[in-house]
Amino acid sequence: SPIAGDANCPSLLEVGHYRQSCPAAESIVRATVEGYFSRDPTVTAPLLRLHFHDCFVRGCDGSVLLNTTTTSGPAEKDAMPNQSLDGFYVIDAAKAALESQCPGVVSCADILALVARDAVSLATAGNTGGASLWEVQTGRRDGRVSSAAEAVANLPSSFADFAKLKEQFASKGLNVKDLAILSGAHAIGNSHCASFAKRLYNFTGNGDADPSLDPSYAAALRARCPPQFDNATTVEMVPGSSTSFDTDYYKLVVSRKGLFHSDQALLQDQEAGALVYFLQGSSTQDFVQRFGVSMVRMGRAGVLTGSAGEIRKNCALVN
Ligand code: HEM
Ligand SMILES: [Ca+2]
Repeated sequence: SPIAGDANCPSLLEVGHYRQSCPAAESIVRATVEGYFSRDPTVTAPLLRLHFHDCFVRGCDGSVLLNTTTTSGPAEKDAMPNQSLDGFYVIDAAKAALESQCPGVVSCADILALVARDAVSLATAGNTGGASLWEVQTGRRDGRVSSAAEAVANLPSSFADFAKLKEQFASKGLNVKDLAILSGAHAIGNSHCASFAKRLYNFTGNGDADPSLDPSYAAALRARCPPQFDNATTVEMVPGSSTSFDTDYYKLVVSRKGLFHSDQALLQDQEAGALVYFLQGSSTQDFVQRFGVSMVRMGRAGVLTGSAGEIRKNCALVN
C-alpha cells in the first residue's frame, strides 16, 4: 500500500497548491525561466538535471541546493557526481522574485519542479511558444539536511548496469517504464569526458572498449576525449542537437550511440528495450506526454508536506 512520500501515493501534493497563497507563483517562475532561456537555450539541461538530483537524494526537498556550512559537513553540492551541476542562479532568481511577491510561501523544492517543467516545455521541438507540457504538483516543503555521502550513495552511476539502475529507481518508487522514459532527458545537454572515458579505453580493466558502444562512435569520442583528456572538455549528449528536447536520444541508443553505459544498459532488459524501440519511432508529442507523467511520479519521491520541513528564505541556506 502507498506510503507518504512514495511516488505511488498521489494524495499529498496537488496541482495549484499556491493558487490562494501566491496566485502568481507559477507565472513568476515561468517568466524567470523564459528570461534565461531566451538568452541561452542550453540552460534547460542543467535545470532538468537539478530536479532529478534533488529527488534522488532525500526526496524532492531542495537538499541539492544547500551549501556546505561549518556545521553541516560536506553538502550534496560538493559530492563528486554533483560537481557538474549548474543552473543554481536560475533557481535563486526565481526564489528572489517569489520572495518579493509572497515572502516565505513557495518552497525551493517546488521551484525546482516548476523550473524543470518550464525549461523542458521551452526546449521541446515543435512546441510553439513553449506551452506548459504537464501540470506540476506542488506543496513540497524544504529539508534541512544535505549530505555529500548520501548523494554518492543514491545517484545512479553512468557505468551502472540495468539491474542496479532498476533497483535505484525502484527505491524512489519508480518503475522500469519511468527509468526508460526519464532517461530520455539525455536528449539534451552535455557531458564531461570523465563520465564515459572508461568506456573508450579501459572498460573492464583490460584496456578494452565497452562492447555495447558502436566502434565508429567510440573512435569519434576518443578524438574528443584523448586518454589524457582535459577535465573541462564536454561532449554533446546528442551530437548537433543537444538543446532540442525530442526522441533523438532513443534513436542513438538503438544505434548503440548512447553516451553512457547506463543509457545503453536499457537494452539489457526486455521491457525497457521494447520501450526504447517504441519511443525512437514515436512523435516528440507522444514522448513528452509520457515524460510528463514520469516527471510527476519522480516529483513525489520522498516529499516533505504539511508541517514537515520549512519554506526556506534562501534556497542555499536553512532558515
Ligand atoms: C538513469 C540514470 C542516469 C544516469 C546514470 C545519469 C548520468 C548522467 C551523467 C554522468 C551526466 C553528465 C555529467 C557530466 O559529466 O557533466 C548526466 C547529464 C544529464 N542528465 Fe543524467 N543520468 C541519469 C538519469 C537522468 C534523469 C532521470 C534525468 C532527468 C529527468 C537526467 C538529466 C540529465 C541532463 C539534462 C543532463 C545534461 C546536463 C547538462 O548538460 O548540464 N539524467 N547524467
Ligand atoms: Ca533532495
